[in-house]
Amino acid sequence: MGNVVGLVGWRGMVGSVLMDRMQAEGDFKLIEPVFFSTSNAGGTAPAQAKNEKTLKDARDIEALKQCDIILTCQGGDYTNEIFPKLRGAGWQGHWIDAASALRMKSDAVIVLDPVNMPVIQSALAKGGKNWVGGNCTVSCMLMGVGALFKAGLVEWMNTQTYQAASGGGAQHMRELLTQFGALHAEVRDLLADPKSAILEIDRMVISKQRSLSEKETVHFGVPLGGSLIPWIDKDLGDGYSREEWKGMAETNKILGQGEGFGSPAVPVDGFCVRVGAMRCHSQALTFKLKKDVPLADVEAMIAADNEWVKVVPNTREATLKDLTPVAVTGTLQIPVGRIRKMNMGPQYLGAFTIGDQLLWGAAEPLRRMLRILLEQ
Ligand SMILES: NC(=O)C1=CN([C@@H]2O[C@H](COP(=O)(O)OP(=O)(O)OC[C@H]3O[C@@H](n4cnc5c(N)ncnc54)[C@H](OP(=O)(O)O)[C@@H]3O)[C@@H](O)[C@H]2O)C=CC1
Ligand SMILES: N[C@@H](CC(=O)OP(=O)(O)O)C(=O)O
Repeated sequence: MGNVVGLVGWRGMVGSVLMDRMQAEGDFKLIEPVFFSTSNAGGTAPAQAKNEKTLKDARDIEALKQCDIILTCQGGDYTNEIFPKLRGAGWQGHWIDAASALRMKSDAVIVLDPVNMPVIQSALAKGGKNWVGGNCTVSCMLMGVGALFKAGLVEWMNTQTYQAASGGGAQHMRELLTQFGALHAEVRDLLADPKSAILEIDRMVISKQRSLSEKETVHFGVPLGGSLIPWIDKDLGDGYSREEWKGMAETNKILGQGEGFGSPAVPVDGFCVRVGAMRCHSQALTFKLKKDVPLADVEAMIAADNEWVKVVPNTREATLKDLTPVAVTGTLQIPVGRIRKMNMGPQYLGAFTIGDQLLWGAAEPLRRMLRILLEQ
């Protein structure tokens, strides 16, 4: 396997996190990087460039064809436009992609190697060449509680998500902060006076939220600062959002079960909610297990699954310290806490987990897939 790696989308939010991780792990020492751009072909490539110091046009099929591997964080529109042309032009290289466009194609594997290395290996052995990162919420969830699925213990899982603004992209993070700023500015004087009436502050805040301009809500459509939005991604027209649909479809595909794998899918369902967190997706999980497993065994299985998962004791103190987006942002740790049996019966298990969706939810599985290919 050659080591010429075309990097597309490297300056976006996911791409920048990926570049940092590749730098930290020494990946650039192993590859001959070629940097592409959709907007600045001919410009100067970033410092990691070796022989090729200028940016190539990310729509130039002949230039892309020179790469052994292409790693893109550019987005689904780019994938839909370029990938079929490139394959149509006879390119046989490996395509690694952050976007959802190709995820459910039968010849694409959703990569999350600490969870599904056997699925990746089996596809590699069969000549697989299309590798796609999973939905951020699904990947972070499986990094946390994948052990229960791998052990065949899960009859079904319900998930209620609390997804950060960053899942929508850089502009969404900016919009959230701008909204918080506008709300604070509205009541700054009253806040500074400890004797002011809280209901007056509340009235002014809701009035401001309801009158935010179109410009201040252009990305989320409605205020998110001081509110929440129980809908993420497209409306599928059957009562589900596309983000909710991904929960069951992608979880099972990652695990190599369900449609196309000749084994039953595990039902996964729930609601996906955008909250005013900056970064990190959180989720409350309810499992029906196939049998009553002692809590200590459940915790031990989860803790032993991979080196990043961390069981947080189900106490107030530990939860406040380790189980918040603020604690997890920028780290590869996947804390799983609030683990307890539920009132519905001994087979019902509750848990709460958080992951940095730009790391395990996006960049890290792609970076690791690149290493798997290079080390073949
Ligand atoms: N955000 C997330 O949490 C997750 C995102 N993904 C997927 O990753 C893909 C990329 O997402 P994301 O990184 O959020 O997208 P961004 O919008 O941050 O970046 C995408 C591209 O926009 C172009 N761009 C235009 N203006 C700027 C600017 N000012 N700064 C940086 N880039 C700019 C760049 O292309 P160019 O250099 O060619 O101009 C860049 O590669 C999407 O398909 C998304 O679905 C997957 C999992 C999680
Ligand atoms: N949809 C996710 C982010 C994302 O990009 O997901 P996907 O890779 O499945 O399109 C969110 O908004 O939080």
